Amino acid sequence: MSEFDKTILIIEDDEGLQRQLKWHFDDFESTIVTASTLTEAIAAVRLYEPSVVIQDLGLPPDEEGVTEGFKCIREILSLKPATKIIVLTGKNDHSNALRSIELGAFDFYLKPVDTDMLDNVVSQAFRLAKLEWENQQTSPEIEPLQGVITSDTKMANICRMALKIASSNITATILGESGTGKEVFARAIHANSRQSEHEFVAINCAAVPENLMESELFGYEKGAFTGAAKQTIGKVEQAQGGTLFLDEIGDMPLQLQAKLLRFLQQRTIERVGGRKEIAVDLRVICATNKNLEAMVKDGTFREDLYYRICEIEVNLPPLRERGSDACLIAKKLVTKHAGNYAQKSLKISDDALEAIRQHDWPGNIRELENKVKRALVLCDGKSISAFDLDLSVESETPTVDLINLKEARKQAEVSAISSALEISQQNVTAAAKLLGVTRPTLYDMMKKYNFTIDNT
Ligand SMILES: Nc1ncnc2c1ncn2[C@@H]1O[C@H](COP(=O)(O)OP(=O)(O)OP(=O)(O)O)[C@@H](O)[C@H]1O
Repeated sequence: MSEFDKTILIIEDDEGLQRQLKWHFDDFESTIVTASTLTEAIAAVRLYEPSVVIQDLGLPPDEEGVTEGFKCIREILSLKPATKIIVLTGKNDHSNALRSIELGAFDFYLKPVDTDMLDNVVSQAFRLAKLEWENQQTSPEIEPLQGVITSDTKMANICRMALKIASSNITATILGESGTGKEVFARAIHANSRQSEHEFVAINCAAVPENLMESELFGYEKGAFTGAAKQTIGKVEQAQGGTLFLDEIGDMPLQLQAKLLRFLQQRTIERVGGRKEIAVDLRVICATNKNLEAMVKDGTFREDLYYRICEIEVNLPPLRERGSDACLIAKKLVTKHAGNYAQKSLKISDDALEAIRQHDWPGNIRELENKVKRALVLCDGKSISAFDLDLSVESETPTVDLINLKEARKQAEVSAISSALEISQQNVTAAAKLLGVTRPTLYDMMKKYNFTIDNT
Protein backbone atom coordinates (compact mmCIF):
# COMPACT_ATOMS: atom_id res chain seq x y z
CA MET A 1 0.00 0.00 0.00
CA SER A 2 1.32 3.48 -0.81
CA GLU A 3 1.98 5.93 2.03
CA PHE A 4 -0.07 8.93 3.06
CA ASP A 5 1.64 12.05 1.74
CA LYS A 6 2.21 14.89 4.22
CA THR A 7 2.90 17.82 1.91
CA ILE A 8 1.82 21.36 2.84
CA LEU A 9 1.50 24.02 0.14
CA ILE A 10 1.75 27.60 1.40
CA ILE A 11 0.19 30.16 -0.97
CA GLU A 12 1.18 33.60 0.27
CA ASP A 13 2.42 36.59 -1.72
CA ASP A 14 3.88 38.36 1.32
CA GLU A 15 7.45 37.04 1.22
CA GLY A 16 8.05 37.66 4.92
CA LEU A 17 4.97 35.74 6.03
CA GLN A 18 5.66 33.00 3.48
CA ARG A 19 9.19 32.56 4.92
CA GLN A 20 7.87 32.61 8.49
CA LEU A 21 5.26 29.91 7.74
CA LYS A 22 7.71 27.77 5.79
CA TRP A 23 10.26 27.97 8.57
CA HIS A 24 7.64 27.12 11.20
CA PHE A 25 6.16 24.13 9.37
CA ASP A 26 9.60 22.73 8.52
CA ASP A 27 9.35 21.21 12.02
CA PHE A 28 6.06 19.51 11.11
CA GLU A 29 7.59 16.39 9.52
CA SER A 30 6.06 17.57 6.27
CA THR A 31 7.36 18.55 2.87
CA ILE A 32 6.77 22.28 2.49
CA VAL A 33 6.23 23.86 -0.91
CA THR A 34 5.42 27.51 -1.55
CA ALA A 35 3.66 29.63 -4.17
CA SER A 36 3.07 33.37 -4.48
CA THR A 37 0.48 33.42 -7.28
CA LEU A 38 -2.45 31.37 -8.50
CA THR A 39 -0.46 30.05 -11.48
CA GLU A 40 2.39 28.91 -9.22
CA ALA A 41 -0.13 27.38 -6.82
CA ILE A 42 -1.85 25.31 -9.51
CA ALA A 43 1.51 24.11 -10.87
CA ALA A 44 2.49 23.05 -7.32
CA VAL A 45 -0.82 21.22 -6.82
CA ARG A 46 -0.29 19.29 -10.05
CA LEU A 47 3.29 18.42 -9.15
CA TYR A 48 3.10 17.68 -5.42
CA GLU A 49 -0.60 16.90 -4.78
CA PRO A 50 -0.44 18.45 -1.27
CA SER A 51 -2.91 17.15 1.33
CA VAL A 52 -3.05 20.53 3.09
CA VAL A 53 -2.92 24.04 1.65
CA ILE A 54 -2.53 27.22 3.69
CA GLN A 55 -3.78 30.04 1.52
CA ASP A 56 -3.98 33.81 1.64
CA LEU A 57 -7.12 35.28 0.01
CA GLY A 58 -5.45 38.46 -1.27
CA LEU A 59 -3.32 37.15 -4.13
CA PRO A 60 -1.88 39.20 -7.01
CA PRO A 61 -3.16 40.87 -9.11
CA ASP A 62 -5.96 41.41 -6.55
CA GLU A 63 -3.90 41.73 -3.36
CA GLU A 64 -6.49 43.96 -1.69
CA GLY A 65 -9.50 41.89 -2.79
CA VAL A 66 -10.50 38.24 -2.75
CA THR A 67 -11.30 37.36 -6.39
CA GLU A 68 -7.96 35.67 -7.10
CA GLY A 69 -8.06 33.88 -3.73
CA PHE A 70 -11.55 32.48 -4.37
CA LYS A 71 -10.53 31.46 -7.89
CA CYS A 72 -7.56 29.64 -6.40
CA ILE A 73 -9.80 27.68 -3.97
CA ARG A 74 -12.12 26.69 -6.83
CA GLU A 75 -9.30 25.59 -9.13
CA ILE A 76 -7.47 23.57 -6.48
CA LEU A 77 -10.64 21.76 -5.43
CA SER A 78 -11.67 21.03 -9.00
CA LEU A 79 -8.26 19.43 -9.59
CA LYS A 80 -8.00 17.63 -6.25
CA PRO A 81 -11.25 17.84 -4.28
CA ALA A 82 -9.80 16.08 -1.21
CA THR A 83 -7.34 18.94 -0.56
CA LYS A 84 -7.83 20.56 2.83
CA ILE A 85 -7.51 24.31 2.28
CA ILE A 86 -7.03 26.57 5.30
CA VAL A 87 -7.73 30.18 4.39
CA LEU A 88 -5.93 33.07 6.08
CA THR A 89 -8.18 36.10 6.37
CA GLY A 90 -8.09 39.57 7.91
CA LYS A 91 -9.64 40.19 11.32
CA ASN A 92 -12.83 41.81 10.07
CA ASP A 93 -13.35 39.49 7.17
CA HIS A 94 -15.90 37.05 8.53
CA SER A 95 -18.11 37.06 5.43
CA ASN A 96 -15.20 36.13 3.14
CA ALA A 97 -14.18 33.42 5.57
CA LEU A 98 -17.72 31.97 5.40
CA ARG A 99 -17.73 32.27 1.61
CA SER A 100 -14.47 30.28 1.50
CA ILE A 101 -16.11 27.50 3.51
CA GLU A 102 -19.04 27.55 1.06
CA LEU A 103 -16.55 27.10 -1.77
CA GLY A 104 -15.20 24.01 -0.01
CA ALA A 105 -12.30 25.31 2.10
CA PHE A 106 -11.61 23.17 5.17
CA ASP A 107 -11.35 26.03 7.67
CA PHE A 108 -10.22 29.62 8.06
CA TYR A 109 -7.75 31.30 10.34
CA LEU A 110 -7.68 34.96 11.28
CA LYS A 111 -4.50 37.02 10.79
CA PRO A 112 -2.20 38.00 12.44
CA VAL A 113 -0.98 34.43 12.44
CA ASP A 114 -0.28 32.78 15.76
CA THR A 115 1.65 29.79 14.48
CA ASP A 116 0.96 27.63 17.55
CA MET A 117 -2.80 28.08 17.12
CA LEU A 118 -2.47 27.46 13.39
CA ASP A 119 -0.69 24.18 14.22
CA ASN A 120 -3.93 22.85 15.69
CA VAL A 121 -5.93 23.64 12.56
CA VAL A 122 -3.24 22.11 10.33
CA SER A 123 -3.07 18.98 12.51
CA GLN A 124 -6.85 18.59 12.30
CA ALA A 125 -6.73 19.00 8.52
CA PHE A 126 -4.05 16.30 8.27
CA ARG A 127 -5.99 14.00 10.58
CA LEU A 128 -9.09 14.25 8.41
CA ALA A 129 -7.15 13.99 5.13
CA LYS A 130 -5.46 10.84 6.46
CA LEU A 131 -8.75 9.34 7.62
CA GLU A 132 -10.35 9.96 4.23
CA TRP A 133 -7.29 8.54 2.50
CA GLU A 134 -7.31 5.41 4.69
CA ASN A 135 -11.04 5.05 4.14
CA GLN A 136 -10.51 5.15 0.38
CA GLN A 137 -7.77 2.54 0.63
CA THR A 138 -10.01 0.09 2.48
CA SER A 139 -13.53 0.86 1.29
CA PRO A 140 -14.04 3.06 -1.72
CA GLU A 141 -17.83 3.03 -1.25
CA ILE A 142 -18.95 5.41 1.45
CA GLU A 143 -22.04 6.88 3.10
CA PRO A 144 -20.48 9.90 4.83
CA LEU A 145 -23.88 11.22 5.92
CA GLN A 146 -27.15 9.41 6.64
CA GLY A 147 -28.86 8.62 3.32
CA VAL A 148 -26.07 10.06 1.18
CA ILE A 149 -24.31 7.47 -0.92
CA THR A 150 -21.27 8.91 -2.64
CA SER A 151 -17.68 8.24 -3.54
CA ASP A 152 -17.19 11.72 -4.95
CA THR A 153 -14.78 13.91 -3.01
CA LYS A 154 -16.74 17.12 -3.75
CA MET A 155 -19.73 15.50 -2.12
CA ALA A 156 -17.62 14.29 0.81
CA ASN A 157 -16.59 17.92 1.37
CA ILE A 158 -20.25 18.99 1.28
CA CYS A 159 -21.14 16.27 3.79
CA ARG A 160 -18.45 17.60 6.10
CA MET A 161 -19.86 21.09 5.68
CA ALA A 162 -23.33 19.75 6.59
CA LEU A 163 -21.92 18.34 9.83
CA LYS A 164 -20.41 21.72 10.67
CA ILE A 165 -23.76 23.40 10.00
CA ALA A 166 -25.46 20.82 12.24
CA SER A 167 -23.26 21.76 15.16
CA SER A 168 -23.92 25.50 14.75
CA ASN A 169 -27.06 27.67 14.89
CA ILE A 170 -26.65 29.05 11.39
CA THR A 171 -29.62 29.14 8.98
CA ALA A 172 -28.67 27.19 5.88
CA THR A 173 -30.23 27.14 2.44
CA ILE A 174 -29.64 24.11 0.26
CA LEU A 175 -29.49 24.81 -3.45
CA GLY A 176 -29.56 22.25 -6.22
CA GLU A 177 -31.51 20.85 -9.13
CA SER A 178 -34.59 18.79 -8.44
CA GLY A 179 -33.77 15.32 -7.10
CA THR A 180 -30.21 16.08 -5.99
CA GLY A 181 -30.96 15.18 -2.37
CA LYS A 182 -31.78 18.53 -0.76
CA GLU A 183 -34.28 16.98 1.64
CA VAL A 184 -31.89 14.12 2.39
CA PHE A 185 -29.29 16.71 3.43
CA ALA A 186 -31.78 18.70 5.49
CA ARG A 187 -32.76 15.53 7.38
CA ALA A 188 -29.11 14.62 7.91
CA ILE A 189 -28.33 18.09 9.33
CA HIS A 190 -31.27 17.68 11.70
CA ALA A 191 -30.21 14.16 12.70
CA ASN A 192 -26.73 15.39 13.62
CA SER A 193 -27.87 18.51 15.46
CA ARG A 194 -28.88 19.19 19.05
CA GLN A 195 -32.47 19.49 17.72
CA SER A 196 -32.53 15.80 16.74
CA GLU A 197 -34.57 14.75 19.79
CA HIS A 198 -37.45 16.86 18.47
CA GLU A 199 -39.40 16.73 15.25
CA PHE A 200 -38.23 17.41 11.70
CA VAL A 201 -41.20 19.14 10.05
CA ALA A 202 -41.19 19.72 6.29
CA ILE A 203 -43.43 22.03 4.32
CA ASN A 204 -43.38 22.28 0.55
CA CYS A 205 -44.04 25.95 -0.20
CA ALA A 206 -44.87 25.16 -3.85
CA ALA A 207 -47.55 22.63 -2.95
CA VAL A 208 -49.63 24.68 -0.49
CA PRO A 209 -52.20 27.07 -2.07
CA GLU A 210 -51.31 30.71 -1.41
CA ASN A 211 -54.44 31.43 0.67
CA LEU A 212 -53.74 28.48 3.00
CA MET A 213 -50.02 29.06 3.45
CA GLU A 214 -50.23 31.41 6.44
CA SER A 215 -52.49 29.13 8.50
CA GLU A 216 -50.45 26.09 7.45
CA LEU A 217 -47.27 27.73 8.72
CA PHE A 218 -48.47 29.62 11.78
CA GLY A 219 -51.72 27.78 12.70
CA TYR A 220 -55.06 29.41 13.51
CA GLU A 221 -57.46 30.10 16.36
CA LYS A 222 -61.00 28.71 16.52
CA GLY A 223 -63.33 30.88 14.43
CA ALA A 224 -60.49 32.71 12.64
CA PHE A 225 -62.20 31.98 9.31
CA THR A 226 -65.12 29.91 8.01
CA GLY A 227 -64.33 26.29 8.74
CA ALA A 228 -61.85 27.02 11.56
CA ALA A 229 -63.76 24.77 13.97
CA LYS A 230 -60.96 24.35 16.50
CA GLN A 231 -57.63 25.86 17.45
CA THR A 232 -54.93 24.33 15.27
CA ILE A 233 -51.17 24.69 15.51
CA GLY A 234 -49.11 25.24 12.37
CA LYS A 235 -45.88 23.70 11.11
CA VAL A 236 -43.71 26.21 12.99
CA GLU A 237 -45.16 25.26 16.36
CA GLN A 238 -45.08 21.58 15.42
CA ALA A 239 -41.35 21.92 14.89
CA GLN A 240 -40.82 23.59 18.30
CA GLY A 241 -37.38 22.53 19.56
CA GLY A 242 -36.67 20.69 16.30
CA THR A 243 -36.17 21.64 12.66
CA LEU A 244 -38.50 23.35 10.19
CA PHE A 245 -37.64 22.50 6.59
CA LEU A 246 -39.00 25.06 4.14
CA ASP A 247 -38.78 23.23 0.82
CA GLU A 248 -39.13 25.20 -2.43
CA ILE A 249 -38.69 28.47 -0.52
CA GLY A 250 -38.42 30.26 -3.90
CA ASP A 251 -42.17 29.64 -4.31
CA MET A 252 -43.14 31.40 -1.07
CA PRO A 253 -45.75 34.09 -1.95
CA LEU A 254 -44.26 37.59 -1.71
CA GLN A 255 -46.88 38.75 0.77
CA LEU A 256 -45.99 35.90 3.16
CA GLN A 257 -42.27 36.51 2.83
CA ALA A 258 -42.61 39.54 5.14
CA LYS A 259 -44.31 37.40 7.83
CA LEU A 260 -41.69 34.71 7.47
CA LEU A 261 -38.94 37.30 7.88
CA ARG A 262 -40.55 38.63 11.03
CA PHE A 263 -40.72 35.12 12.49
CA LEU A 264 -37.06 34.47 11.58
CA GLN A 265 -35.91 37.73 13.13
CA GLN A 266 -38.02 37.79 16.25
CA ARG A 267 -38.51 34.06 16.74
CA THR A 268 -42.15 34.63 17.63
CA ILE A 269 -45.36 33.90 15.72
CA GLU A 270 -49.03 34.78 15.92
CA ARG A 271 -51.64 32.23 14.90
CA VAL A 272 -54.15 33.44 12.29
CA GLY A 273 -56.97 35.13 14.22
CA GLY A 274 -54.87 35.16 17.38
CA ARG A 275 -53.53 38.10 19.39
CA LYS A 276 -50.89 36.37 21.46
CA GLU A 277 -47.23 36.25 20.46
CA ILE A 278 -45.85 32.73 20.83
CA ALA A 279 -42.11 32.26 21.25
CA VAL A 280 -40.53 29.52 19.14
CA ASP A 281 -37.06 28.03 19.29
CA LEU A 282 -36.13 25.87 16.34
CA ARG A 283 -33.68 25.41 13.49
CA VAL A 284 -34.73 26.52 10.02
CA ILE A 285 -33.36 24.93 6.87
CA CYS A 286 -34.52 26.09 3.44
CA ALA A 287 -34.14 24.53 -0.01
CA THR A 288 -34.85 25.53 -3.56
CA ASN A 289 -33.97 24.72 -7.14
CA LYS A 290 -34.62 28.35 -8.13
CA ASN A 291 -31.96 31.04 -8.50
CA LEU A 292 -32.77 33.18 -5.46
CA GLU A 293 -30.21 35.85 -6.36
CA ALA A 294 -31.91 36.36 -9.73
CA MET A 295 -35.31 36.44 -8.00
CA VAL A 296 -34.03 39.15 -5.66
CA LYS A 297 -32.87 41.16 -8.69
CA ASP A 298 -36.24 40.92 -10.45
CA GLY A 299 -38.13 41.72 -7.25
CA THR A 300 -39.90 38.38 -6.71
CA PHE A 301 -37.91 37.47 -3.59
CA ARG A 302 -37.22 39.88 -0.72
CA GLU A 303 -33.56 40.78 -0.38
CA ASP A 304 -33.70 40.97 3.44
CA LEU A 305 -35.25 37.49 3.61
CA TYR A 306 -32.63 36.19 1.19
CA TYR A 307 -29.80 37.31 3.49
CA ARG A 308 -31.63 35.97 6.53
CA ILE A 309 -32.07 32.44 5.17
CA CYS A 310 -28.79 32.19 3.27
CA GLU A 311 -26.40 32.68 6.19
CA ILE A 312 -24.68 29.73 4.56
CA GLU A 313 -25.48 28.12 1.20
CA VAL A 314 -24.98 24.46 0.43
CA ASN A 315 -24.70 23.89 -3.31
CA LEU A 316 -25.47 20.29 -4.25
CA PRO A 317 -23.93 19.40 -7.61
CA PRO A 318 -26.12 17.57 -10.13
CA LEU A 319 -25.58 13.80 -10.36
CA ARG A 320 -23.81 14.15 -13.73
CA GLU A 321 -21.02 16.07 -11.97
CA ARG A 322 -20.42 13.49 -9.24
CA GLY A 323 -17.89 11.19 -10.93
CA SER A 324 -18.93 7.55 -10.72
CA ASP A 325 -21.74 8.15 -8.19
CA ALA A 326 -24.55 7.28 -10.64
CA CYS A 327 -23.25 3.69 -11.02
CA LEU A 328 -22.49 3.37 -7.31
CA ILE A 329 -25.94 4.60 -6.26
CA ALA A 330 -27.64 2.43 -8.92
CA LYS A 331 -25.95 -0.68 -7.48
CA LYS A 332 -27.00 0.26 -3.95
CA LEU A 333 -30.56 0.98 -5.07
CA VAL A 334 -30.82 -2.41 -6.78
CA THR A 335 -29.88 -4.07 -3.49
CA LYS A 336 -32.17 -1.78 -1.48
CA HIS A 337 -35.28 -2.23 -3.63
CA ALA A 338 -34.77 -5.79 -4.88
CA GLY A 339 -36.76 -7.37 -2.03
CA ASN A 340 -39.78 -5.14 -2.66
CA TYR A 341 -39.97 -6.26 -6.26
CA ALA A 342 -39.39 -9.98 -5.64
CA GLN A 343 -36.09 -9.96 -7.52
CA LYS A 344 -33.55 -11.14 -5.02
CA SER A 345 -30.16 -11.36 -6.71
CA LEU A 346 -29.94 -9.09 -9.68
CA LYS A 347 -26.79 -7.49 -11.03
CA ILE A 348 -26.44 -4.54 -13.35
CA SER A 349 -24.97 -5.59 -16.72
CA ASP A 350 -21.96 -3.87 -18.32
CA ASP A 351 -24.04 -2.21 -21.02
CA ALA A 352 -26.42 -0.88 -18.38
CA LEU A 353 -23.53 0.52 -16.32
CA GLU A 354 -22.11 2.15 -19.45
CA ALA A 355 -25.55 3.63 -20.22
CA ILE A 356 -25.83 4.94 -16.66
CA ARG A 357 -22.38 6.53 -17.00
CA GLN A 358 -23.35 8.21 -20.27
CA HIS A 359 -26.80 9.47 -19.28
CA ASP A 360 -27.10 13.14 -18.22
CA TRP A 361 -29.58 12.54 -15.35
CA PRO A 362 -31.64 15.74 -15.63
CA GLY A 363 -33.90 14.40 -12.83
CA ASN A 364 -30.84 13.41 -10.79
CA ILE A 365 -31.11 10.70 -8.11
CA ARG A 366 -34.91 10.65 -8.17
CA GLU A 367 -34.79 9.81 -11.89
CA LEU A 368 -32.16 7.14 -11.22
CA GLU A 369 -34.30 5.65 -8.45
CA ASN A 370 -37.35 5.52 -10.72
CA LYS A 371 -35.40 3.87 -13.51
CA VAL A 372 -34.00 1.25 -11.14
CA LYS A 373 -37.50 0.45 -9.80
CA ARG A 374 -38.80 0.16 -13.38
CA ALA A 375 -35.89 -2.15 -14.28
CA LEU A 376 -36.52 -4.38 -11.26
CA VAL A 377 -40.09 -4.87 -12.41
CA LEU A 378 -39.25 -5.44 -16.09
CA CYS A 379 -36.05 -7.48 -15.84
CA ASP A 380 -36.47 -11.14 -16.90
CA GLY A 381 -32.91 -12.37 -16.78
CA LYS A 382 -30.24 -12.38 -14.08
CA SER A 383 -28.93 -8.93 -14.83
CA ILE A 384 -30.48 -5.56 -15.54
CA SER A 385 -29.88 -4.34 -19.08
CA ALA A 386 -29.79 -0.78 -20.47
CA PHE A 387 -33.14 -1.55 -22.07
CA ASP A 388 -34.66 -2.45 -18.67
CA LEU A 389 -33.53 0.97 -17.44
CA ASP A 390 -34.97 2.67 -20.53
CA LEU A 391 -31.50 3.91 -21.45
CA SER A 392 -29.32 3.46 -24.50
CA VAL A 393 -25.54 3.24 -24.94
CA GLU A 394 -23.86 5.57 -27.38
CA SER A 395 -20.26 5.58 -28.54
CA GLU A 396 -18.41 7.92 -26.30
CA THR A 397 -16.09 10.84 -26.95
CA PRO A 398 -13.77 10.77 -23.97
CA THR A 399 -13.05 14.01 -22.14
CA VAL A 400 -10.31 14.42 -19.58
CA ASP A 401 -9.67 17.01 -16.93
CA LEU A 402 -6.95 15.36 -14.95
CA ILE A 403 -4.47 16.60 -12.44
CA ASN A 404 -1.36 15.00 -14.03
CA LEU A 405 -0.03 12.07 -16.07
CA LYS A 406 0.31 9.82 -13.01
CA GLU A 407 -3.40 10.31 -12.27
CA ALA A 408 -4.32 9.73 -15.95
CA ARG A 409 -2.39 6.44 -15.92
CA LYS A 410 -4.00 5.40 -12.64
CA GLN A 411 -7.51 6.13 -13.91
CA ALA A 412 -6.89 4.27 -17.17
CA GLU A 413 -5.60 1.22 -15.27
CA VAL A 414 -8.47 1.28 -12.76
CA SER A 415 -11.00 1.58 -15.58
CA ALA A 416 -9.42 -1.28 -17.61
CA ILE A 417 -9.23 -3.60 -14.58
CA SER A 418 -12.78 -2.75 -13.60
CA SER A 419 -14.10 -3.53 -17.12
CA ALA A 420 -12.10 -6.76 -17.38
CA LEU A 421 -13.45 -7.94 -14.01
CA GLU A 422 -17.02 -7.05 -14.99
CA ILE A 423 -16.72 -8.86 -18.35
CA SER A 424 -15.11 -11.91 -16.77
CA GLN A 425 -17.72 -11.88 -13.99
CA GLN A 426 -15.06 -11.34 -11.31
CA ASN A 427 -12.92 -14.24 -12.51
CA VAL A 428 -9.34 -13.00 -11.99
CA THR A 429 -7.70 -15.57 -14.29
CA ALA A 430 -10.04 -14.67 -17.15
CA ALA A 431 -9.63 -10.94 -16.45
CA ALA A 432 -5.82 -11.27 -16.49
CA LYS A 433 -6.06 -12.97 -19.90
CA LEU A 434 -8.26 -10.18 -21.22
CA LEU A 435 -5.75 -7.60 -20.01
CA GLY A 436 -2.73 -9.50 -21.35
CA VAL A 437 -1.01 -9.74 -17.96
CA THR A 438 -0.23 -12.64 -15.66
CA ARG A 439 -2.54 -13.52 -12.80
CA PRO A 440 -0.01 -12.42 -10.11
CA THR A 441 0.47 -9.09 -11.93
CA LEU A 442 -3.26 -8.50 -11.96
CA TYR A 443 -3.48 -9.43 -8.27
CA ASP A 444 -0.70 -6.91 -7.52
CA MET A 445 -2.53 -4.19 -9.42
CA MET A 446 -5.83 -5.04 -7.74
CA LYS A 447 -4.10 -4.77 -4.39
CA LYS A 448 -2.55 -1.44 -5.36
CA TYR A 449 -5.93 -0.01 -6.37
CA ASN A 450 -7.89 -1.74 -3.57
CA PHE A 451 -10.10 -3.87 -5.75
CA THR A 452 -12.09 -6.53 -3.98
CA ILE A 453 -13.86 -9.31 -5.77
CA ASP A 454 -17.53 -8.37 -5.82
CA ASN A 455 -19.54 -11.49 -5.09
CA THR A 456 -22.88 -9.74 -4.59
N1 LIG B 1 -26.66 10.67 -2.30
C1 LIG B 1 -27.78 9.93 -2.32
N2 LIG B 1 -27.69 8.60 -2.22
C2 LIG B 1 -28.79 7.84 -2.29
N3 LIG B 1 -30.04 8.29 -2.46
C3 LIG B 1 -30.19 9.61 -2.55
C4 LIG B 1 -29.08 10.50 -2.49
N4 LIG B 1 -29.54 11.77 -2.63
C5 LIG B 1 -30.87 11.66 -2.80
N5 LIG B 1 -31.28 10.38 -2.74
C6 LIG B 1 -32.65 9.89 -2.95
O1 LIG B 1 -33.16 10.57 -4.11
C7 LIG B 1 -34.51 10.96 -3.94
C8 LIG B 1 -34.63 12.46 -4.09
O2 LIG B 1 -34.00 13.11 -2.97
P1 LIG B 1 -34.60 14.44 -2.31
O3 LIG B 1 -36.08 14.38 -2.21
O4 LIG B 1 -33.83 14.72 -1.07
O5 LIG B 1 -34.20 15.49 -3.46
P2 LIG B 1 -34.57 17.04 -3.56
O6 LIG B 1 -33.38 17.72 -4.11
O7 LIG B 1 -35.10 17.50 -2.24
O8 LIG B 1 -35.73 17.02 -4.65
P3 LIG B 1 -36.82 18.17 -4.99
O9 LIG B 1 -36.05 19.39 -5.38
O10 LIG B 1 -37.55 17.60 -6.15
O11 LIG B 1 -37.64 18.33 -3.75
C9 LIG B 1 -34.92 10.44 -2.56
O12 LIG B 1 -35.56 9.19 -2.72
C10 LIG B 1 -33.60 10.27 -1.82
O13 LIG B 1 -33.66 9.27 -0.84
